[in-house]
Amino acid sequence: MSSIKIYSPINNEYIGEVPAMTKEHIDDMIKELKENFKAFSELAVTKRAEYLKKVSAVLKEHSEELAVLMTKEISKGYKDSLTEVLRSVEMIDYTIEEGIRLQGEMSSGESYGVKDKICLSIREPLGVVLCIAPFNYPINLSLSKIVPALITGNVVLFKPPTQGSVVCTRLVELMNEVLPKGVLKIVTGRGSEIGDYINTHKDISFINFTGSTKVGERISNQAGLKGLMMELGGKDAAIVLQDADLEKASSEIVKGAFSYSGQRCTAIKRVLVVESVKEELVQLILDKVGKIKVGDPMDNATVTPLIDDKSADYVQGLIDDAKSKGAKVLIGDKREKNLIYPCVLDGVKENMRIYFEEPFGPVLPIISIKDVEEGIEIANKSEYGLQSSVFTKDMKKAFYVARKLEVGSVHINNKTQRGPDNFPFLGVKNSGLGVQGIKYSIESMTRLKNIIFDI
Ligand SMILES: NC(=O)C1=CN([C@@H]2O[C@H](COP(=O)(O)OP(=O)(O)OC[C@H]3O[C@@H](n4cnc5c(N)ncnc54)[C@H](OP(=O)(O)O)[C@@H]3O)[C@@H](O)[C@H]2O)C=CC1
Ligand SMILES: O=C(O)[C@H](O)COP(=O)(O)O
Repeated sequence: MSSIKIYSPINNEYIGEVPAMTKEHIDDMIKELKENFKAFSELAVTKRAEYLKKVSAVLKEHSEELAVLMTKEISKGYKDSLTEVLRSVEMIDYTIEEGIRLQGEMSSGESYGVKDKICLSIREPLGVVLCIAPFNYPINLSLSKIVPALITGNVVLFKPPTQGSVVCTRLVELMNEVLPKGVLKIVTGRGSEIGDYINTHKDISFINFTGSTKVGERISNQAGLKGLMMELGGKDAAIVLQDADLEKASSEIVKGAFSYSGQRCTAIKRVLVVESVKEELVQLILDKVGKIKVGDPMDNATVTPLIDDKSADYVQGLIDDAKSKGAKVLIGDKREKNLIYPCVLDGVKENMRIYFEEPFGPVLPIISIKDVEEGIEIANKSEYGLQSSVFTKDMKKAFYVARKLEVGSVHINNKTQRGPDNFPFLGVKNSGLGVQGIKYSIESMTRLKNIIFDI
């Protein structure tokens, strides 16, 4: 079998290699998963919980090893990588509890005027679930799919991001030390080469995907009657109103926009600020951006080399386009290979690509608004609808804005973010389909089975 060599985005160091799997390997893995589904799904949930408790323990024990590998492979600050692993361990523990608590429902015919019928609806697993994760959270966004699938008795085919496949292979190796044989399989290889085959495989029942809108749409078009959960791109806006606590707003905006170099679907990707407080807010933002640690993720830098040169070229292209159309660079516009320094652009207008496009990099456009209504209008003028932030001391106004925004979640006086992992997490428009979050993921990857009694 041929293999794919993985190099570090930090310094091109060789990290390892993974098999470029073929259709035959995929068929064999899915066959084995299918064969093991019956026995695994028939275990008591408490038994599956015991296995997953061992998974949680083994990952905790290897958290530092996984964090170092992740740091090198995807260029995420070491502390953030470690936090990601430990956050995932916590998430596993909570998922086990939610899985155990999952109960059926009872409907009485009496409420509908049919006295002699009751319906018992129990939850059943779906079968082989395909979990596809992106590069930016290779541990967390993989486990937040795999674990809710397993606790309810599904079996899992896991497709990791190619840049991230070394750490994910180690993750699965550790998990399979303690899980029953043949309930979790990893398929490595380029998504562009093997993706279509796995997406359309007749024995896949459900696809749980996080990644770009482009790939998500392709999968949706191929899925036919398979169940789908999609977490896709975003263009999250921070709307700052006249009465906002500007110190707090600037601090949340800078953290929201630049952590992991802006390579987060929930990163703040535009600031919409009321003209009267713009100058003060921008100055506070610049003070903080000037202090961001840039460079080596092993030294815990926040802004680090981007995942590859292509991504850096894309981000630079957005900066260049905005400059050529009159935007002003307030800080940044400095690049060393795939390391893009944090950049803030002022005077961003609708004719500039960055007004609408998702950079997935450390660049923050500032857009002036005359009032709250214009803020809502611009925020909604996007193909995306993941999250938004609103900064104001007036809770009534915050509620009003939150109701008007076409997004999955609105954060009041806080940065956009996914966690805590038990919250429902969803996008509208081109940002997604279905709802993630521990309880919601469990529900999505099970179906109701009705048993109706005539009494
Ligand atoms: N809303 C959310 O929760 C999140 C959204 N994102 C979005 O993801 C993007 C960045 O992540 P990135 O990893 O580059 O996203 P991609 O969409 O490029 O890749 C995501 C995953 O899909 C795989 N893939 C690629 N092509 C196919 C295919 N035809 N069929 C099946 N799988 C395929 C990739 O594998 P391979 O690596 O081999 O190409 C990878 O595992 C951004 O747009 C970002 O907004 C990211 C994180 C969270
Ligand atoms: O992939 C992403 O960007 C995540 O889903 C966002 O997670 P975070 O808000 O916890 O960074």
